[in-house]
Amino acid sequence: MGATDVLSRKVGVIYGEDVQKLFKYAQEKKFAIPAINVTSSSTAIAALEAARDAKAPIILQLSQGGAAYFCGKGVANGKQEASIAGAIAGAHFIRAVAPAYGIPVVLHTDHCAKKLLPWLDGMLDEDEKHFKATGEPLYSSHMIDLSEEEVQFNIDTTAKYLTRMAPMKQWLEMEIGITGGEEDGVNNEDVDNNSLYTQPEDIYNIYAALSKISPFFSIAAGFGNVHGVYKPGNVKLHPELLSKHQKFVQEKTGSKEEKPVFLVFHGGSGSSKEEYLEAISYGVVKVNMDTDMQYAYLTGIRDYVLGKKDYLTSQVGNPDGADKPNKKFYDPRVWVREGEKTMSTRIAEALKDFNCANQL
Ligand SMILES: O=C(CO)COP(=O)(O)O
Ligand SMILES: O=C[C@H](O)COP(=O)(O)O
Ligand SMILES: [Zn+2]
Ligand SMILES: [Zn+2]
Repeated sequence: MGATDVLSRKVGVIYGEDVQKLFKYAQEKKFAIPAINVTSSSTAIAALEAARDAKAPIILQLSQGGAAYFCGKGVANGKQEASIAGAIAGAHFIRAVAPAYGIPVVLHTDHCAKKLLPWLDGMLDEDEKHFKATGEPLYSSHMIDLSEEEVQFNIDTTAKYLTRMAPMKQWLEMEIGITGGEEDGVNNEDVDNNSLYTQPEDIYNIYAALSKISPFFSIAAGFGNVHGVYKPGNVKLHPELLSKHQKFVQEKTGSKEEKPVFLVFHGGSGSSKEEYLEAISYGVVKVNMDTDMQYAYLTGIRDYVLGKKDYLTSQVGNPDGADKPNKKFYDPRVWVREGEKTMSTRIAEALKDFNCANQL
């Protein structure tokens, strides 16, 4: 028995009930799926390859900045046009290649603060077009992040978006309680400590409002988590708060489910295996990993360039001879590939840490 036994589409980008079934299965088997921030075909491939080799499902996500990068840094983005085009291009690329990796993939977008809502609107227009043409949205899921706004505005606006997405059976992740550090270029490093820890009442109010609209939603609750990697000791996680949320919702709703809420762990980089597993035991089904992957991608390229320095300073001529061509050393398929390999290795570690390896 594995995750693919509960899925109707076992390979490629999944959506709708399949996403819900995958998350439910993950809760039951106590694992979480890594959500890897991808910004290019190369980083997407690193993630797909790691998941394929580990026989695991994977979530690929594009941030607003990552989507703009996918389109090209030289494209104007004043009205989110580059982020919309990049998100569409990235989705089509991932949809096209994912089946070749033989694993189920959840295709997702990350964060989206209030000022970036035109990005989400643009993507939803495309999801609806895709749904009309094929019966499924382009993206499996999106995130909306109004965690810096008033709670009621956050809930009401999130509910409005879920209402738009529900007919496509599209998943919506929302955030309550701020993730520290930086996201979408917004610096939350000095944010008041209390806003980093979500209260159970807020979780219940969100659950009550959203579950009336659609079952396809998850909550990124703050439990001290922070984007980025900092000096050891600077981040104090309290995963036990997540267990309080589950109990509170269970009591208030009289649900038979021990873990009625699908929870998301933001700022996964730099945490310990114990912290991941504790959070997973309270119903976290998705752990976001960006910063550690950025570093891992760099290390392969860095080590290659430093190690092959004498083969990379001119097109012709290296330690093997003054007339030797260096083409096979500076071909991007050689040195970019080294970054893919080290990023893939780091993802393999995450898949193991989250107990996600060998779950298909
Ligand atoms: O939460 C994240 C993306 O939304 C990733 O956080 P890290 O960069 O800390 O891994
Ligand atoms: O929110 C955090 C993710 O790491 C995305 O970061 P980004 O906005 O730099 O792409
Ligand atoms: Zn946030
Ligand atoms: Zn995040």
